[in-house]
Amino acid sequence: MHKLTIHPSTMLKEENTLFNTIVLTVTTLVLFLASSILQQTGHLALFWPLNAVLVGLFLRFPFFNRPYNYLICLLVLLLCNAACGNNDAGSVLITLSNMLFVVILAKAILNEKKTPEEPLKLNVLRLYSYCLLSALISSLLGSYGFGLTSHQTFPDIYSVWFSEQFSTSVLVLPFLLTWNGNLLPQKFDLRRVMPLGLLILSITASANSGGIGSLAVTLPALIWCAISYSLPVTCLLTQLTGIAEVLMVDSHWMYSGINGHITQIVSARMGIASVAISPVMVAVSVQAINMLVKQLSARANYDFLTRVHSRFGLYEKLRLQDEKTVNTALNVLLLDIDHFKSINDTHGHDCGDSVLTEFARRVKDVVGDKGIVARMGGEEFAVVMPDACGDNGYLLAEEIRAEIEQMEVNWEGETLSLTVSIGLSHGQAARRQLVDAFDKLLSEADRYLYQSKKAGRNRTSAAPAVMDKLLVPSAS
Ligand SMILES: Nc1nc2c(ncn2[C@@H]2O[C@H](COP(=O)(O)OP(=O)(O)OP(=O)(O)O)[C@@H](O)[C@H]2O)c(=O)[nH]1
Repeated sequence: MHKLTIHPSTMLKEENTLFNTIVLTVTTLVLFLASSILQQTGHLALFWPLNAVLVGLFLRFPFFNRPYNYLICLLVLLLCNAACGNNDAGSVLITLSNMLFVVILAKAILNEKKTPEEPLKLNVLRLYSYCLLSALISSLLGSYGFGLTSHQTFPDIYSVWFSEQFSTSVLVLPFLLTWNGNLLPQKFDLRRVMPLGLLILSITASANSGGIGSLAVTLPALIWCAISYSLPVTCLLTQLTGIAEVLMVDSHWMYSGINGHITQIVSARMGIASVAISPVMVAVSVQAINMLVKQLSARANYDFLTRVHSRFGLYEKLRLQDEKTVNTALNVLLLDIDHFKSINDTHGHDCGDSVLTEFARRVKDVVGDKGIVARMGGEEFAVVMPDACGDNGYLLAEEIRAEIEQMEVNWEGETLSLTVSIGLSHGQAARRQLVDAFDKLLSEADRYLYQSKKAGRNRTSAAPAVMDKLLVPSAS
């Protein structure tokens, strides 16, 4: 249930090796510059997004996952550091630590892929535990490297380093892994903006009230966003909220001297990372529930065997149409395969199923976009044809009848043929009365279907008004 689906991005093509290498090099360079801006000289970084973004890149473009691509990133980072005058052993160890984080996290997540064909599905809790593990291991090396030129103790450096790596990856990765390039809603609705408004208010309140506890103030608004918006939007909002809080906390404690406040910084970062888990988990669950509801309603709306609308699906469709239509003419055709029982009795139930499927397919082909086809049960089908006069309904019924008459179904070397009897009714549906009008016309069509059966089958019967107009002899 709490699984993120990571779809490979199509923005880059695997075969453009040179171009991809340039993209990877430039991205690493830009990320290094952006992350360096957030770092004060001689201090640990407030926020170092480079590692997490690189992991995102390796996961969204799985073809990057080759040793030489990791080496390219390492080389770019070493050169960048050298260009900034950081040539000492400590800087090299720090760079190695950053790449160690990238390799451990990317490999651990990619290892979750079950089959090459299916997209990678990753449990949210596993994502967080992999972030924790990568941060715990890589921070050992980074803290040791930083300690070579720092007067701070290893445990202090380690706890700040680890908490930064963990909280940054937890905030940055969910959005990078779920972003599909589509964030804005299709239509603007004031009510949809309310969760975002509450989030902005709660961030402002959190910034003004201060104190570690204030970090959780944004949680209710983030949960509301998770229920209201798509998964990528929730991940983005969680990310932005978390980053704003990390920067607020870090800059507050940093400027008042990091040494005395390491416990507060670490606890705040871990708190922010833990708060960030909940909205993402809620959003993933909401997405899974929505998908399930969609699948279930598709199952209920369509007949499993013939893939035309089910009786329930037809009523749903009519209800939806009723909201849009004002006043409409309506033809209802009720179709019943003749002597269908004998097909079952002679050739078996499987043959009967196959005949039903082929019958429905042919009817759907003939009807096209002129109406809705539904299986009402057994070997009985309905066609609803809105916005048409009775003559058109009759012509369509005859077209269907002729198509079925010349249809052949091959079953175990035998060729079967069949016929269909049709009852047609025509009427008007007033605004918001489409379903009621359909119900009445359906029972009328049933009476005409009975007439067709009684008159010898393989024919269409309708109200005298329609038949007289077309000069067709009435069945009764
Ligand atoms: N194979 C198969 N048979 C079904 C299904 N649903 C209903 N039937 C069968 O359809 C047959 C309908 O038979 P009847 O209602 O007696 O009608 P008929 O034989 O078509 O005769 P007329 O309608 O009078 O021409 C029954 O034998 C049902 O068991 C189904 O999903 N698959």
